[in-house]
Amino acid sequence: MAFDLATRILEGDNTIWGPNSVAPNRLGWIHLIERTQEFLDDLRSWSESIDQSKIVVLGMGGSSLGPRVFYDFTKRTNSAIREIVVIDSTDPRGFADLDITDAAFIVSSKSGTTVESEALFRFFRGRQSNPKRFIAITDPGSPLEAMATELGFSRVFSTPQNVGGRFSVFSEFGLVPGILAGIDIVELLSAAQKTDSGKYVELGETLGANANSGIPFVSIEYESDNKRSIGMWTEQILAESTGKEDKGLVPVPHRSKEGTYPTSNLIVECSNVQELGQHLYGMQLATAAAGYSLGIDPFNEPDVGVSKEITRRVLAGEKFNPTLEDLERDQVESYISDRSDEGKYFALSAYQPLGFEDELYAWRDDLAKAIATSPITAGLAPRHLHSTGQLHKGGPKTLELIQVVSKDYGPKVTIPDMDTDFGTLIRAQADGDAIACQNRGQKVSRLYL
Ligand SMILES: O=P(O)(O)OC[C@H]1O[C@H](O)[C@H](O)[C@@H](O)[C@@H]1O
Repeated sequence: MAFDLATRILEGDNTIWGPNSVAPNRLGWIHLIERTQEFLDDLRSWSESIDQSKIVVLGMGGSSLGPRVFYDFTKRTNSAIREIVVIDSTDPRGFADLDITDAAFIVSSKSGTTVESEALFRFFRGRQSNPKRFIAITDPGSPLEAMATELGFSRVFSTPQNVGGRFSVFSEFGLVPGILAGIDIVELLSAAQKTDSGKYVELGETLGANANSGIPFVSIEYESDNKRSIGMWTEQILAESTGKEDKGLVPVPHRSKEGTYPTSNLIVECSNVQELGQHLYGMQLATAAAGYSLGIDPFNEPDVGVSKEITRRVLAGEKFNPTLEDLERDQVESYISDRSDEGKYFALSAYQPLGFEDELYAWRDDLAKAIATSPITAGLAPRHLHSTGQLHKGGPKTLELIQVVSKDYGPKVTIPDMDTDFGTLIRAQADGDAIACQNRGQKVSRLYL
């Protein structure tokens, strides 16, 4: 290497990713740890003033996966001090009956315009009229900030504008739910500060180089179900950052070693807060370095909006008729096995309630056991539209997307002031993503559960 990439990244050299990169306004993550030290005391005393035992986080993508990682960590280390319920779904069957008697809500959205977060806020605001039970985390000047101020939320956290969603775990987006869950923020951040940056930058360069030479798959081994959220967080930062311009890393999170296809390998430990802090910071560095090796801009997400736009048009009444191959559940294994040519990967995209997650990943594991020759990934939708959605539309044209949709999303749950209901919204999201993926040359099939 003619120059030291780690040093250049850490010094915030925004020319690394080319002249058109959005990096000049996206490198705030590099110094979030130092910034956070400044408001730690305030954050700690504020968190102690929260009386509720349940915190409901309404957010998508970067605003949901960081909180999931922190809460799962506190659960598996028996250090959780509150229950954190992250709702990053529009399937009403997963949250319509949630007990919110003793709950405070965090509406978390950098842009303050994400449809899922807004719909969820409107729904829960309809069930909890006290604005003091609501907290907002958002960029200054966002529509969410204006609304939260007007309605009198108990607190509005202002987030740094130069940090993108998937790089925001050490900003208020991760740390506010994290401290409420019981994470030792001081330990987490001081460990992150000691990350061996050279090691992770080298990892990123290797992942990029492997993809350049025809091995885009990255096996992410996370060893037990209670670490799944770390697998998902890692999947998001790699997929959404690198999956563009027909290139990219294709992360394949799973519990234990599998498959005979060629991959890069990543083992996620995160058994203690030190390893967790270093993994979270290190993977941001690795992602920035992988972007450099791949010759793409790791800080933009040019194709995420494509599905959102088609969804918006479907909801507005425009007729789209995606022609999708229909599958039955018991045909999926042979469907994949018949098509598992070298180089392809398969994604189960489940428009199912939050409670379906264990079943979905167990299903994926069974398929992966039966078919070793192709990577198989899974994600709950619409959550994954904000993590692997960019890769599915902008990355290599080797995806076979299998949508798992429901014909009936249960009793109608209307969204106040949005002129639609959750069942209609989630169906429109499935159609929007199917059409967007097809338009980008990916194969899409669908089954109904
Ligand atoms: O935080 P928000 O503005 O609501 O955005 C939520 C998510 O939206 C999009 O999908 C972006 O690609 C993600 O990076 C982001 O985390």
